[in-house]
Amino acid sequence: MGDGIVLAGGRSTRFGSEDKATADLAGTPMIRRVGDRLADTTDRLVVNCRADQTAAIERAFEGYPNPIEIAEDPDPDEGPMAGIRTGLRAAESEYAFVAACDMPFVEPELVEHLLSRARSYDAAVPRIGDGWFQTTHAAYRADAMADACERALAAGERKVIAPLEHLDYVVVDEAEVREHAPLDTFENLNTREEFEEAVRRLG
Ligand SMILES: Nc1nc2c(ncn2[C@@H]2O[C@H](COP(=O)(O)OP(=O)(O)OP(=O)(O)O)[C@@H](O)[C@H]2O)c(=O)[nH]1
Repeated sequence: MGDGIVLAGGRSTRFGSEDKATADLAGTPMIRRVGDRLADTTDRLVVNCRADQTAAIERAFEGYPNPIEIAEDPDPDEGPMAGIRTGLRAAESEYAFVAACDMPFVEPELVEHLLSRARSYDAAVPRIGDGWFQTTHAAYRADAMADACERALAAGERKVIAPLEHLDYVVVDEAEVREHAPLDTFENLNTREEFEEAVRRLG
């Protein structure tokens, strides 16, 4: 177990004027779905967002079973790496699982696996085939990754892969992922069309 960190500080420009984090996805705010998927495999939740999102996010988490902390970005719009840094700084456990707020199919069994897989490293990061490193669906040693993000941000880096260069991380490949989760665990919803398609599957 460890803290769950949910990133929600983006502007959801592809979604439209509404904040996708708290947008209704088949009757439940999307971010609450992500939180609910993490509830049994993490013992505390940190939600990273901008100050103007806090009230709506608090409403979305009313009645959540675990302790929850909202960690606001000191400066908004610095990108997901800044959000990971802010979220991990608020973690109380040594290792934490980071998820984007737009991954409503995140698979608890894989979360648990990544948290245990990270134990002898600084991070466990999934990668499907030779695709992107799934840095917003990964487990990190909180202090090490927060420090690495800090350094990368100071160096002007924006890509979340940059801080990994300074960490001892293990790549969790597709075969290993498939032992624990279907690949929609990584699916992130960016547009209204993707939302509607997800509603059909959830319904
Ligand atoms: N703290 C913080 N988080 C961010 C920022 N930009 C994106 N994120 C988060 O990173 C994750 C992935 O971002 P995207 O899927 O691109 O989301 P987005 O930036 O809100 O969406 P678009 O504007 O449509 O690209 C989401 O959980 C976002 O909330 C940012 O500037 N600050």
